[in-house]
Amino acid sequence: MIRSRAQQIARGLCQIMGRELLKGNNKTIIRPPTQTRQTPQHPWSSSSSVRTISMLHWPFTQPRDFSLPNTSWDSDMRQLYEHYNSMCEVDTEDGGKKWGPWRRLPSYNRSLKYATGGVYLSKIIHSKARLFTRSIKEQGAAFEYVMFVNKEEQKCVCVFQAGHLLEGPPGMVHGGAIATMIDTVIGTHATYLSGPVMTANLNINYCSPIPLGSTVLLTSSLDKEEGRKTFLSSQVTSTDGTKLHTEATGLFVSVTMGHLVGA
Ligand SMILES: CCCCCCCCCCCCCC(=O)SCCNC(=O)CCNC(=O)[C@H](O)C(C)(C)COP(=O)(O)OP(=O)(O)OC[C@H]1O[C@@H](n2cnc3c(N)ncnc32)[C@H](O)[C@@H]1OP(=O)(O)O
Repeated sequence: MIRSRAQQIARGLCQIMGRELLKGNNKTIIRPPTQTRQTPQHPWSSSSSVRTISMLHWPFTQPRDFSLPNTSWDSDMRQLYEHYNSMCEVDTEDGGKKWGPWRRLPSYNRSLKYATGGVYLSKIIHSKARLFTRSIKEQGAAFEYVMFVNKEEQKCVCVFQAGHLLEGPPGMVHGGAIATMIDTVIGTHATYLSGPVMTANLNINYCSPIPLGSTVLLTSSLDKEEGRKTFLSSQVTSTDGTKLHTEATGLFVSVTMGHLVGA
């Protein structure tokens, strides 16, 4: 394949900067890293601030986005990732690309660090703290997951592969690990909808065990909003949706940033 000099330079730059090259019919579009581009707009972490921070520090601190595919993902996980990811960006009639109904949510091991002013805050508030679900280094060993949100439908889905370190009953996933994932998914969804929140109440019914190592689908839907309170419900099912593993409801209360960081 023969490429023009400009295309070669653009591709080289993209490789160096970790950017992606998107080809339209007649044009080449260089876009920022997926993880920064798809960060949702909410009061304490705008996509531009994440981008500014990462670019300011580039190439020394490129945040690792844990929700991108890795070699530990099984075929179910990859297929569902591709399914939702393909709806994040859709083709236009003139051969270009535009946003689709879904957004992939990036996932860092310390979100605080990548929020506005977060680099400083993350140094003074428990600098060694890491997001529980993203603190195990071995890929595939514990929580492998990726979340997508649909603003229009007020829905969130999470594709979750439960690694061997999450065992509860022999060969099954620990109920606390399932609760952790439900809290993470509906908590992130509530944050996306309402800004900073804390879990006030979580009710869970465990209907059928989840085999260790399997991939499941978590969904979160907004039930209602009442002042500072956001009510959501969640289901954990097999990837084809035929088997219900878990169902839950949660109440999230909006808090100030001060409340969150203990100020
Ligand atoms: C895109 C997003 C990226 C995000 C990255 C993040 C990823 C991580 C995601 C991980 C996510 C993990 C997330 C986590 O794990 S959060 C960690 C676990 N949660 C906590 O530790 C919360 C502890 N509790 C508190 O801090 C306070 O109690 C809160 C803040 C919740 C409320 O105290 P506050 O003093 O502020 O408010 P209030 O008491 O006036 O109550 C206000 C209203 O709420 C009603 N109420 C309160 N409690 C309950 C209850 N139990 N059942 C029913 N109703 C309840 C109450 O009646 C009142 O209603 P109304 O009278 O107004 O009608």
